[in-house]
Amino acid sequence: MKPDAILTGLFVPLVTPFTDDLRLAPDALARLADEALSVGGARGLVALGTTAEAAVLTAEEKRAVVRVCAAACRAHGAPLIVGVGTNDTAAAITSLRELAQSGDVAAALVPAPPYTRPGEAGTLAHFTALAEHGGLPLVVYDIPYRTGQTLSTGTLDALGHLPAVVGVKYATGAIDAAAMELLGSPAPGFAVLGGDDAVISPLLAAGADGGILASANVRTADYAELISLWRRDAAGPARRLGAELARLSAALFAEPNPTVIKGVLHAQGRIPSPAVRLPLLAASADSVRRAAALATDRTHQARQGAAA
Ligand SMILES: O=C(O)C1=N[C@H](C(=O)O)C[C@H](O)C1
Repeated sequence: MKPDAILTGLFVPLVTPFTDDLRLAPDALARLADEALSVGGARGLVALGTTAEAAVLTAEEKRAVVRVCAAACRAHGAPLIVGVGTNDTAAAITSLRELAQSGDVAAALVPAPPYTRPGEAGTLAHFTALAEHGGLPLVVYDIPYRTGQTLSTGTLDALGHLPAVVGVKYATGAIDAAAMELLGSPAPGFAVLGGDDAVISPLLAAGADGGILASANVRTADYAELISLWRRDAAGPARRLGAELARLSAALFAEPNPTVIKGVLHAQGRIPSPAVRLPLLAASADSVRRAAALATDRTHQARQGAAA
């Protein structure tokens, strides 16, 4: 039996705010987490995703980030997903067990083992071990342009039939025959969440259950509305909002994620600094300006229009 279906709607993979001298800024993170769930109407949060610069956080910082996000999720009765990305199966199991012990984590977001490229059988064996020994529901993160490992529809289907695997974050960069096959007959209790921001609207149109979208750090309410529109079959307004948000996503991803997003959040006064840790470099002022010009939520646009 799969755990209850929690994976519909918008999940925001929060950035990790830093100070100008690159220290963690937990108060700013707490504000972002609260806003995403209250004003933004997100279904849940993702801590320690790619967008969180998880690769450059210390173990202690990771625990702090999870604590802050878990507190917000508890306060709003929202599910928390936590990223666990490693190509070391045993280390992943240890991390999953630690997270499971806290009782605060609804699921872990786990990529196909990055860099090692173990092949599809190795990837399946990796997830089977995590499912059997990790003690947490798993969301498979299918993102071959980052991991170097492609997954066929057959492998995704096999993963979807593992009892602990509750969904996939689908970020293959394409909505093609494989995507349509996946969406056409997902395994029971297996949610498909979009993870390519620029094409989230067509993926939702084709039946995805929701999305884990870095762009939703900005204009959270509009991304939540986009998902809701498609789920209500309101194709006309969904198409228009989807096209508008695709322009925003293109601008936010003009430089490596999350550099532009942090620049925009800083320009909006929502985080204390646009700072990112090496090997990322802060986004150019030009990219931030272009994205910031598209970053105002529709409700704010309407209010500004009425006041003018
Ligand atoms: O952190 C995430 O989760 C996401 N990361 C992706 C990336 O940086 O490749 C983008 C996606 O929107 C969510």
